[in-house]
Formats: sequence, structure tokens, C-alpha cells
Amino acid sequence: MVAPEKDPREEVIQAWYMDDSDEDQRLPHHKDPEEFVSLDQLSELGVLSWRLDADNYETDEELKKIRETRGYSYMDICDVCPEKLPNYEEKIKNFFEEHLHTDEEIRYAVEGSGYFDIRDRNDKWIRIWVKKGGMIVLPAGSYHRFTLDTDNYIKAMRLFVGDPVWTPYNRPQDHLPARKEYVEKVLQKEMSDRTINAAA
Ligand SMILES: CSCCC(=O)/C(O)=C/O
Ligand SMILES: [Fe+2]
Repeated sequence: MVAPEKDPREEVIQAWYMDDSDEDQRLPHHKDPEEFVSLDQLSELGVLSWRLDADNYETDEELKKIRETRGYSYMDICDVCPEKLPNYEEKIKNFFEEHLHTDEEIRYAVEGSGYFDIRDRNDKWIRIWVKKGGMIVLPAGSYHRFTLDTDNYIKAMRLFVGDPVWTPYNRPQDHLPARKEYVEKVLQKEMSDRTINAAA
């Protein structure tokens, strides 16, 4: 029996349901027993993921193609460390406040690693560990947060369509069109698809 080929993305993007402990946010927060979440399950929440060549991100044709295909015309680099990020402590605190954006959150770890936590359709936290070479898209309107892990460093490329808007809207924001659209088109749609498939 031939083992299924391992998805190369899984080496740099792993996800799991979080425990309820209030220990340091930088710890993994696995449940006991551990409950991993697959990349396919993440895609059902609208989360997209790639593995790219981080050592050559400035010339990487695959990244160039993704940017052209998805219209990510804007790019910058966010070095999340005390020496390079102004107002570091305040930013780290704000990143971990549960929030949404009215546009996609596109983040590519070109160095280091970090945790992007996203709510599932039952409002449970899923922790997405993104390591060097991993790029993810969190959908517009999805409740999420970010924290460094215990390695305490990420150099993240931020991409955007057109002029960037980084505004975080801290929960609750259920009145916002971006939130309503995410709930209707992603969270409720997947539930109805499951119901239809179960009835078939
Ligand atoms: C690692 S990029 C900084 C985090 C950020 O911009 C954000 O919105 C997290 O949810
Ligand atoms: Fe965010």
C-alpha cells in the first residue's frame, strides 16, 4: 500500500484546536488529547495556504504569480521584534485582541514564525502555526488574532489589493457588511452544503 503523498504545506502550516488555559499566549495551547485541524478543514473556513521559497521571496515566480492572480499589488515587510517594530508592546497586545478586517489578511512568514488564531463556525479557537515559507489568507470578516510563539520573532510580508487598510475592528462587529457576508457565504454555506450532502 502506497502512503498518500504528504502535502508540503503541512511542514510550515499546522493547525489545532486550542485548550482553554490562560497560560502564556505564546505557548502552543494544544488540547489534551491533541486535536489537529487539516488544511482542507481550514479551507472550509475560507483560509487559503501556500508553501513558498522564503529565501528567494524577492524573485520567487510562484509568489509573483499568486500576487498577479489575486491582485495583491501592495507589499511590505513587518518585522515583529522590539528592535524594529515601533510601539512593540502595544502592537503585540493589539494583535492578540480578537478582531476582524473588512479585507483579507494576507501574511507570509519570510523569517520566523507565529500563531494566527481563527474562530471556527462553532466559535471555537483554531490555532494556525505559520512557519518560515508559509503564507496564509484569513478571509475578510473572520474573527481572528495573532501572537508570536516562544521563538518571539516573525518577519512577515503583508500583501493587499490596492492601498492597504490595516484597521482592526475588535469583536463584536456583527453588524458590519464584511462580517455578515463571511457568515452567510462561508460559515452558513458550508453548513448548508453538509446538510444537502447528508440528505443525498
Ligand atoms: C504578523 S503581521 C502582524 C499581525 C497583523 O497585522 C494582524 O492583523 C493580525 O491579526
Ligand atoms: Fe488581523
